[in-house]
Amino acid sequence: MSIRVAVQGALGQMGREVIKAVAAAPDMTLTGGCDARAPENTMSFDGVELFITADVNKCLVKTKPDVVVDFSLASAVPQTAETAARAGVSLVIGTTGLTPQVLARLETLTREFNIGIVVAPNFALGAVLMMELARTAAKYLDWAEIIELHHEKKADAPSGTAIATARMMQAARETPFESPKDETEHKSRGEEFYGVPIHSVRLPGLVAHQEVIFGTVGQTLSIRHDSISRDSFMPGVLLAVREIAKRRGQFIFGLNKLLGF
Ligand SMILES: NC(=O)C1=CN([C@@H]2O[C@H](COP(=O)(O)OP(=O)(O)OC[C@H]3O[C@@H](n4cnc5c(N)ncnc54)[C@H](OP(=O)(O)O)[C@@H]3O)[C@@H](O)[C@H]2O)C=CC1
Ligand SMILES: O=C(O)C1=N[C@H](C(=O)O)C[C@H](O)C1
Repeated sequence: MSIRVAVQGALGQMGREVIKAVAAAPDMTLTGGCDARAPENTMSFDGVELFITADVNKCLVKTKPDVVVDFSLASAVPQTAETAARAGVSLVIGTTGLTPQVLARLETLTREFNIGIVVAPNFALGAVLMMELARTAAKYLDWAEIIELHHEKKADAPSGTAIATARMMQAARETPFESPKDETEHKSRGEEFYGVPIHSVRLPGLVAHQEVIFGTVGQTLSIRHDSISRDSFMPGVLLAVREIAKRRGQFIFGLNKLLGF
């Protein structure tokens, strides 16, 4: 049976890419789109005709999806998730910048309303591998910093991927990472998350990139991933849709869990 999918953030950079990917997936039916400033209308997305509205509830009632894919803004996620949950609709959430409180509420919603939710800070396979490799290296190398580089329109800093990477790296260790002892006057050393300094670069020309640099005596190890276009995220998004459609009651954080890492 075809999985019915609606897209929240449909007019955004990721939303438009998801619309193309879902429309081309043989086992999915694209039902509708929502976006903050959408005119209530049928719109054409690269030849795909789609009902779109600013009202999430209207989108769900009118188009009856099984799954909502959300790439919008962190502040919009709670309302979308509550509305979807009450309608019994599962969610795939790629939006970053979610607080621990919002994540905890999302987990509760899965049990309260028997829906499935996947939240993944990065849907690109290479990025998931970069994070896993950084997790492994973190067990052996005591110094590390992260540089994440994104397009200039990105709303949040640091990226969700960088924060999740730092958390995975620290969780793999028994001791905190080392850091310089004599830095009494620094003004530009990034911001520490889980003991790992993160440096955020924002420039036109970039899409989504991250380098994790480890250091120890006489050597460094750099693990780098580059998304050079947004179609890099689509196989992961489609995998998440397929999986969550059959996993009611489950909350899954990270694409790594669906890839069996
Ligand atoms: N997990 C992953 O693999 C990836 C995650 N992301 C994340 O996805 C999110 C979106 O990224 P991107 O597409 O580049 O951003 P865009 O700004 O291009 O798109 C976001 C869209 O959501 C809309 N929006 C804003 N507020 C609301 C609201 N309250 N209700 C409904 N829609 C709203 C925006 O409208 P308007 O422009 O009018 O504000 C815009 O059309 C970000 O959090 C980003 O970090 C991005 C890439 C990959
Ligand atoms: O905003 C983006 O573009 C991206 N956001 C995600 C993040 O914050 O990690 C994933 C990817 O880096 C692209």
